[in-house]
Amino acid sequence: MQHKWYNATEIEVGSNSKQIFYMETIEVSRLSALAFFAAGESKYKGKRNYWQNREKTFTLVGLGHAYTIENNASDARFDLVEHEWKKLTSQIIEEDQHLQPILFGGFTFDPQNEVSAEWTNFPQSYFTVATHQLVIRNDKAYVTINYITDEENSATTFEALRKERDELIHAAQVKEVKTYAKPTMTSYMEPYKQEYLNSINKVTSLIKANEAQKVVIARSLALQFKETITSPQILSHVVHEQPESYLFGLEHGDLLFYGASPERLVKVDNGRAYSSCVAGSIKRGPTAEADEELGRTLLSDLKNLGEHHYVVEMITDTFKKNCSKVKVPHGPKLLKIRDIQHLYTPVEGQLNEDATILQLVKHLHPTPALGGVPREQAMEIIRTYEPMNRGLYAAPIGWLDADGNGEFAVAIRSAALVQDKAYLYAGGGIVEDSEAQSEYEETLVKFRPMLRALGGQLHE
Ligand SMILES: C=C(O[C@H]1C=CC=C(C(=O)O)[C@@H]1O)C(=O)O
Ligand SMILES: [Mg+2]
Repeated sequence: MQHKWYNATEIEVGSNSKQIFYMETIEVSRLSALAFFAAGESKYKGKRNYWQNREKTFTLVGLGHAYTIENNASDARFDLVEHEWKKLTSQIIEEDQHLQPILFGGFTFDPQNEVSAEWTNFPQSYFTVATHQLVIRNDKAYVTINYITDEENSATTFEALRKERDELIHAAQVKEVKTYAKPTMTSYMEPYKQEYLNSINKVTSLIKANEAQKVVIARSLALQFKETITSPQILSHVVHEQPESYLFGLEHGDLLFYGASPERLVKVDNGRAYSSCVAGSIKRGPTAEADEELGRTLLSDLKNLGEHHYVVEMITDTFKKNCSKVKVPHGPKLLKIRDIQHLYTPVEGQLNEDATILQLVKHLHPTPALGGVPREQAMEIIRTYEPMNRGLYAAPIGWLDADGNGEFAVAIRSAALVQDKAYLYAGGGIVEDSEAQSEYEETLVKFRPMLRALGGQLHE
């Protein structure tokens, strides 16, 4: 017998409008999350999302938008999202933990950046509850319909959504399980390459003059393809090629933002909070021995230890303000992923009564692994010397539920896909003794995962 949970609650949305929040969850036999995402291609393209944690113990796919929380506020955006989410979820009578709407989305890197380009029209906070929500947790798969309406004939519409759900599951189990070809690239551009190299020299001199201690400077690649690339096509390659990272995809109209990040911003699980300091990098070696040697070099390299130290200091401070019993190991370990090794220090603590995951996101973002030290000076330097808009690159992306649990990654090793064009982003932490050429080479290594997924040449 198929397990099924159902709930309908009258709620108030916005000011005074009475609506009904219908929810139904069924347990399904385990299916490919990617195939479920692909099954939404004709009906829900532009309104889908994909998420997997690093351990692959939690997968979330959303098709369609049952509820959207977005705003263009600057500093207030975190509080606004939190307030609206709390208002919505506090009204739902939770009959069972299987009836849990999940909010998925992200906050842009810097609401004060005014360069538009590929990020035109993208809200500074963009979160949605999916109409069809797939959750795979502890080897069990659940599909939830979320439907909020004030329609008279809502029962008929809900019945139609049930049919649609069954078709989506069927398609995911049977039709959409396929392999995708790599796209054909027709041009590879490094916009503002010289400006980027100059900016590293400029920023190191600003640091020497004590204007800041550390600033993360990024750049982009602009790629053109022969044909339009679909979201399932690119995600399938990323998912298969970068299994050791957070995997994410978020559609907004014509744009798909996707990536494979090694870096957790924050996770909250039952009142316990976790973050990770990931900063300081070196390439992988061609042999196990060479790789180990590079790892040892990284662990004792003063420039990289410097980059790392600022991050540990800031995340630890933020945790001490929001948590008790904060635990931080003494020195960094190595975090090895396919193309690169990083210095890595995990931080954890017991969340204070009044602290929440979104409050932690607000205080942590941007950590010095993405912004710099001091934060405001670094942000001003980034606005002045980076001729692009990061959009969601290096920004918090993730999910939360009504109980306060959730997880956000830092959206690095990422790209924006707009039909037949892709924009890849990568940066690095600039400190006093950074050198332009080696920072440039570090970004080439960091571009690799997204470039490989797109079938690109690894220009080196
Ligand atoms: C900003 C990026 O990486 C950050 C995370 C890990 C290591 C970093 C570094 O060594 O510079 C960066 O701080 C990026 O990948 O675009
Ligand atoms: Mg670096």
